[in-house]
Amino acid sequence: MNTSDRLYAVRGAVCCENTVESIGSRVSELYSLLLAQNSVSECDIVSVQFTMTADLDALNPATALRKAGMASSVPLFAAAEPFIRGGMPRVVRILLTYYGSRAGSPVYLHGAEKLRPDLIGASAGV
Ligand SMILES: C=C(O[C@@H]1C=C(C(=O)O)C=C[C@H]1O)C(=O)O
Repeated sequence: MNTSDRLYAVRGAVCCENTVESIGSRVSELYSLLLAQNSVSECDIVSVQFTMTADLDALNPATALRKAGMASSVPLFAAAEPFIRGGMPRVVRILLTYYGSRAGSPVYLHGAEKLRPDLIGASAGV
């Protein structure tokens, strides 16, 4: 971390099947890409918050990361996404808060891109 760094937050989301394998691999993929794409190191992360839709109950996303050997000293927090009629099913969402030198680029994967069509082509700040 440099002295000029400031606090940023960046979003991500991924669609999963309701299995241990699917949630495990998709959450790991999303977290890894968010870090890689935004040049964020785990030591610069303040916290990672997840929500899950109620139709995903096979694996906690925080557990998924730890099982994959990631985020071992990052504070993680998981909560239920509010149920909204007509909302996209089987989505894990991430809010990553970190210190860095620039606003992050959001990552939406495996169908979750449809949640934010306005972000296609956008590079930073959400
Ligand atoms: C559209 C999304 O789903 C919902 C809407 C959000 C928004 O409008 O910013 C953020 C989180 C979700 O509760 C998303 O995850 O991006």
